[in-house]
Amino acid sequence: MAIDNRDGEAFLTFVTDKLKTRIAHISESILEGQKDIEGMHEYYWENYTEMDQYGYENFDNQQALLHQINANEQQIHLRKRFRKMLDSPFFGRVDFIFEGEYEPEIFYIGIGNFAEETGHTPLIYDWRAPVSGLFYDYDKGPASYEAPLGTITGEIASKWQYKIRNGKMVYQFESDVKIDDEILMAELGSGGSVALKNIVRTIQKEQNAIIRNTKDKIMVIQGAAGSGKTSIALHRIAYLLYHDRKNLKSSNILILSPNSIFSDYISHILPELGEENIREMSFDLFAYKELKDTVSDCEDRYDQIERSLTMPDVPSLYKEKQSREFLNQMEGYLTTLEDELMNFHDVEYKNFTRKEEEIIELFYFKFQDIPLLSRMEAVAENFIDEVETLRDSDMDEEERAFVMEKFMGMYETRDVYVMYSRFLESCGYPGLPHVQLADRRLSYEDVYPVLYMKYRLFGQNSSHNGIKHLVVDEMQDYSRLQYLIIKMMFPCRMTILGDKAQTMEDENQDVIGFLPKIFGKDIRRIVMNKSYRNTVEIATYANHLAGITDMDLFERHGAPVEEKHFPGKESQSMEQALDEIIKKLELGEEQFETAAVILRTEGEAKKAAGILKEKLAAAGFDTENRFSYLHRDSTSFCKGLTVTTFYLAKGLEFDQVFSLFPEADTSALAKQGRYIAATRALHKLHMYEYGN
Ligand SMILES: Nc1ncnc2c1ncn2[C@@H]1O[C@H](COP(=O)(O)OP(=O)(O)OP(=O)(O)O)[C@@H](O)[C@H]1O
Repeated sequence: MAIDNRDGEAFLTFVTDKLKTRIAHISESILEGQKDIEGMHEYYWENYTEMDQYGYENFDNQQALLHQINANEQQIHLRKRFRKMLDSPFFGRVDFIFEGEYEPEIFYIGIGNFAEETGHTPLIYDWRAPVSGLFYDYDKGPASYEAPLGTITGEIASKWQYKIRNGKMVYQFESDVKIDDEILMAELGSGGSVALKNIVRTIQKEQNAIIRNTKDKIMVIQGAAGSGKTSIALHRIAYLLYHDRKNLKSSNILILSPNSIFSDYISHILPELGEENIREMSFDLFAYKELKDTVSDCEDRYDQIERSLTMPDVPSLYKEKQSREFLNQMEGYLTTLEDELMNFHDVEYKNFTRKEEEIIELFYFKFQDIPLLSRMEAVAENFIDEVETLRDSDMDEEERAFVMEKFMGMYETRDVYVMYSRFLESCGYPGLPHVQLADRRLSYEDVYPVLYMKYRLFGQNSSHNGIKHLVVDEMQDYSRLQYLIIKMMFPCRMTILGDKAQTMEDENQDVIGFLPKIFGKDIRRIVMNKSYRNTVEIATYANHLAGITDMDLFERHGAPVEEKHFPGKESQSMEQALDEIIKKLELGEEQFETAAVILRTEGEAKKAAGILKEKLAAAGFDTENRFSYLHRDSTSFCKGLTVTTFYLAKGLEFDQVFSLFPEADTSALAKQGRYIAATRALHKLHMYEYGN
């Protein structure tokens, strides 16, 4: 049947039909595959006693089985994508006249490629396909895109946008400007969900340039609050996975994210785009895992923040211990260890001897590039090799361990905890408690210096070699020291993003300024000043709080920000504020999907959550399913009302936000907290203060 693919509605019917047919074929083939797999299993169990003694037949059988299982899994994956596409097969279209031609060729764009059969010309193109770049980057008129064979030029005759839901056309229109602002307005104006949304329909040109950048090894993006950094990072991962399928698998990517709630918040996007989810971890958790053989517990960032907020007068060594000077002192100390740590002596094993002078020669010259605490292993290996050659037989495990131990005994200690403690004392700081591994707990200020010392002494842990792309979100929350560690551990491509205005320190940290000094010329810096999340009223208010003047706002208007002060004793005034919040909460039907009460500290958030839960339950609110108190160990949250601290709300967004801070706290950190809270609001913001 010929199809007029200029008519979006007719094309939808046509392509839906084709999708259904293809899904039916795939289902048949999956069933057949399953039967084959069962057959192979049965054959094996019936015949395995008679299989040839060398196991060849068994091996062939296993290989065939694995092959069939893989093939089936791929088919299941494909079917899942096509089923998803049935709901909304495409969202855009470009009519492109190739240079030298007269008639336009029509390209429909969706979340994945779709053809009637594998290998046929696609009916729908994946948003990441080269030709789809036209849709995001150009208006009507001359345009070009990069294809594997080079640059393709021509002219865009027209561009269309579609909204299809449940397989039905909701609207379609021709747009001659880039991604039409009206659609973007509709997307941004809609109620928030508990998860970050995919933005494939409305990626903006400057965002597209970041998503499709494959040239730069390290991209650093300074983006204003709500400019789409996190969204872009995830779409970029999807793009890279699509374009480098052979070399890059989802298991090769790691996201360093602020916490596990954030991981949950963004976990829907990649599967929605037909990709597998990827590993995410907070840097604190990563450090804790890396230091497991050195200490039994580490404080995390939140302990540090809580301390700064609740005990502002207690002096902290955090900054000092992350400073360049401290690190230089440590480097100096590491140099002295080269001598001080070593007690060289002859090593004898059976009739073989390695003289002290030879060991010294190997240690300081031949193997000098190996980190100090791994170096003696190389010296020992060198000896073991020689012994094995001379006696013409390999050592067994026990012998090797015995010899190795003799060499390792030349270190006075290999315990990084002990060395770090001595280093602290050598600089005039109090040392760490002399306790067994099970009782060792590091303060936050010491966690990264110890980790740094460990890497400098032992070298990089090879288990991270599989990571080919690292994403660092909320880059402003990492210190220079943490970046030095990241550089040592991950010599791979990176996407680093954040916002200096959302620093969780008492002063803004300009990461984008110092990163080039760490990573060198491989870095490309991009600044995004356009914000999409908040209404103009909210963004203007928040910018005023933080003294930001250079932000470009997407013109979407809403209610003015409500400011209110509840004076009085702390507990009483907080309760009054909470009563007001319950009154103003717009979480009924036809109202908002999500709201948040954002507080300053863990203690305040917990207290407010307790009161709110009780009062809301008494008022008949479904607190079982529509209320969450987010704390540092939470891993997910639900639609409805969320109560949490500003530092856990980072990166998230809610339709309606109530910021509730004690008026008395005018510290720089609390100011940052209010700014972070304010920028979480999509549609309505209430800035409440309580106490005197
Ligand atoms: N091109 C776009 N189309 C539709 N929505 C967009 C677009 N860009 C950003 N948004 C929306 O703007 C909001 C903010 O995006 P995102 O959370 O990625 O920003 P961010 O820069 O990481 O924010 P923050 O640093 O404040 O946490 C999200 O709701 C996102 O869906």
